[in-house]
Amino acid sequence: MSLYCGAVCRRKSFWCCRLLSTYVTKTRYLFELKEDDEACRKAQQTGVFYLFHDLAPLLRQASGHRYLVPRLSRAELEGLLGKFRQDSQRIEDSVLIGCSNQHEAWFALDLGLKSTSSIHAPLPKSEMEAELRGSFIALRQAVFQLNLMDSSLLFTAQALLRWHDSHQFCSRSGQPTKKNMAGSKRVCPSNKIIYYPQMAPVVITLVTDGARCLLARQSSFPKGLYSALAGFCDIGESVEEAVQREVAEEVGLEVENLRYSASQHWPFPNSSLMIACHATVKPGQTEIQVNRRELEAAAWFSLDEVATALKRKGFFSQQQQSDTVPLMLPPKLAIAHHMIKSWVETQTCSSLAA
Ligand SMILES: NC(=O)c1ccc[n+]([C@@H]2O[C@H](COP(=O)([O-])OP(=O)(O)OC[C@H]3O[C@@H](n4cnc5c(N)ncnc54)[C@H](O)[C@@H]3O)[C@@H](O)[C@H]2O)c1
Ligand SMILES: [Mg+2]
Repeated sequence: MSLYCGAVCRRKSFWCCRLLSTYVTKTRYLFELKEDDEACRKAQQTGVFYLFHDLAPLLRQASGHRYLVPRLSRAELEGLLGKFRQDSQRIEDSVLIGCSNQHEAWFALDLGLKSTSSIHAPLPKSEMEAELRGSFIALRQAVFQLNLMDSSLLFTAQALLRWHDSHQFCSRSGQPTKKNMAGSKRVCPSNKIIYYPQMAPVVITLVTDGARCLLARQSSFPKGLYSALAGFCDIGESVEEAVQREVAEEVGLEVENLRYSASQHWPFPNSSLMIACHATVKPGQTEIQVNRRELEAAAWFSLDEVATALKRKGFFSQQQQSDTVPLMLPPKLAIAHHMIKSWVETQTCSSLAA
């Protein structure tokens, strides 16, 4: 082992080197499971399984309105399948979603999919819930009662399960495609075309004019909720072009000084890769022209308004009780929240420094 961690870290730290090497070995292990069906089948013997029913994860109510995410061992899963007179072969329908630092592989398995192409009938939901002492709850509904790690894992699992469910056939031959053991691809046996799970790239841009930031809402948003401008990238576009087009399309402004800040996988309604950018308007060009086919409203908000909204808690309970709704911002789970928070922090620091 080298004394230094190399490009990532120049500190002489034993712990730092250990962390890097754990990450690298874990990554290589997952790569092997994706490439080698036999290795993955072996990992299923000692792995743990997250269960879904028609894309809703199995959850268990914990204290304080929180949900826990139960995992089943191979033996527990075989026991469950046996009770419903299912062959343990069905375990091979599962998809690989990660592993622990000790290389315990994590899989997700949906036993309630209703697709006509499936050779397996969905298992009865309420009987499974009784057996498992939990409930299958729509992810959108449960997401605010999960911790961040669990929600991120379930987002990945649901996205992958959904992709497999909706890509059962080859678009060239019309023949059923076959999943590899890990679920990292599907292959058409007749023409060998390989299909890989996909995400749609989406740009999300926080536009500012120096003192204010531009937020917008769609009619489908909960009352009072405003977010940054988002839009799917068109085919052939760069991220920069997509940001400029989306801002022009939605609010009629031209932006400059584009800066990438972060990204996030977003599962709703399908898998998107959210690419977060910050941009400023061209000097003196701040007049918004809302495109009503895309947005219900868009407006400039001051630092005070946004900072106050960020501090607001209990978003969902408040909005149902009140008719006049104050400005609400996206929840912590959404990348839009972090972009807005980062803008507030930068503005606050620069106004203190001035
Ligand atoms: N995580 C976050 O913080 C956050 C915040 C805002 C929006 N989002 C997500 O960003 C996504 C895009 O935002 P938007 O709705 O404003 O996009 P948008 O402005 O591009 O408008 C959506 C429309 O674009 C078209 N479209 C083009 N390509 C599409 C594709 N690949 N999939 C679906 N529709 C496509 C459709 O006509 C659709 O009605 C949404 O799915 C939303 O959930 C996430
Ligand atoms: Mg949009």
